Amino acid sequence: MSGAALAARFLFFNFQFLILGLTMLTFPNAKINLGLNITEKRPDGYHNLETIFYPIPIEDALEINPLHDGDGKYCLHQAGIEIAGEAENNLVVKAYKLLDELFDLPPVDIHLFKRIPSGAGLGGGSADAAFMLKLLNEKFNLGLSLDKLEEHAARLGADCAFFIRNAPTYAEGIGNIFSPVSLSLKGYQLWLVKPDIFVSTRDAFSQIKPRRPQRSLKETIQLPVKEWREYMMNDFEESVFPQFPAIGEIKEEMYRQGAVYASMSGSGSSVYGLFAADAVLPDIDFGKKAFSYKGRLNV
Ligand SMILES: C[C@@](CO)(OP(=O)(O)O)[C@H](O)COP(=O)(O)OP(=O)(O)OC[C@H]1O[C@@H](n2ccc(N)nc2=O)[C@H](O)[C@@H]1O
Ligand SMILES: Nc1ncnc2c1ncn2[C@@H]1O[C@H](COP(=O)(O)OP(=O)(O)O)[C@@H](O)[C@H]1O
Repeated sequence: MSGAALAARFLFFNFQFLILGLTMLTFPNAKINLGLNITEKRPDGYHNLETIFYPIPIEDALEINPLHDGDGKYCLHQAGIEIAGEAENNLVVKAYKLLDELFDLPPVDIHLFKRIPSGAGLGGGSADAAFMLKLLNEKFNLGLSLDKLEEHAARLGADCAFFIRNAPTYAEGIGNIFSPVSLSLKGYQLWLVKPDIFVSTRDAFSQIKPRRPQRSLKETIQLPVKEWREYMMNDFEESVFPQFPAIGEIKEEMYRQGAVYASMSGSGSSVYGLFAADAVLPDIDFGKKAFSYKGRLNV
């Protein structure tokens, strides 16, 4: 069965339950990084950085239902893109366990349909975890504020807390200290390609020579989008592109096709281009196993 057919079946299944009011369904979305400056290495081995997280409409589907069978506290069913590893290592389960320790939650049946590619710099796992916290908070009336949800999310991953408010955000520290940014790319077309290449975030960091940019990203982002190409960098590109030339070639292709701005997201391997609202995007084959998305930004 194709991915689209599987998704349709999955959603129809949920729709039936939604009508009956028995289930709770949510759609965790991905993010891209607009600029990424790695500014210094810290004594604990991590790196301080600055970046802007921006929500994009590539989504997973996540639902929870009451669990009646068996004596466990959760059961995880997965469909769509496969995620390696045991259920207990899945970030949605980690999110459930975190709140279960505090609130002794009822048992839940979890369905996760993955569309966001992993190891892509799109934060898909973190999005699932943050949306799970929000879903549990709502379903079981836990009364957690957004600040409190962010605090819990931060324990599950550096960028996880971003997905609680899920609005354009300037991040610094190790990527966990947030402030809002006034920025809207609504109407721009987004073309995102993730080639079949895995980039290890740890290795990517180990090859970076940290440096402070001449101008903070907070200022650069206020320039017109057409000027970003000259002033806004993702520092990982310098080490990742020579190692995986195919990733750099996707970025070049985006510019050849008329992108106003193009960049790798996070530590890769996905690359996105922002295109004018009326641009015509061609069909280009980036390899049989490449993931490709074309759509419009809605925030
Ligand atoms: C760099 C970003 C920017 O968005 O990359 P993407 O994950 O989006 O690609 C993220 O902050 C990544 O955060 P995350 O993916 O949670 O990284 P982690 O799993 O916590 O860290 C993986 C490894 O990267 C290194 N690491 C991570 C974050 C950081 N600020 N400094 C580091 O040096 C550490 O060696 C760590 O062991
Ligand atoms: N629900 C999940 N979705 C995706 N990845 C998950 C999930 N739970 C755990 N992981 C693990 O988290 C790692 C990072 O995935 P992800 O956040 O999607 O990528 P990235 O860090 O490139 O944005 C993966 O290697 C995967 O094994």
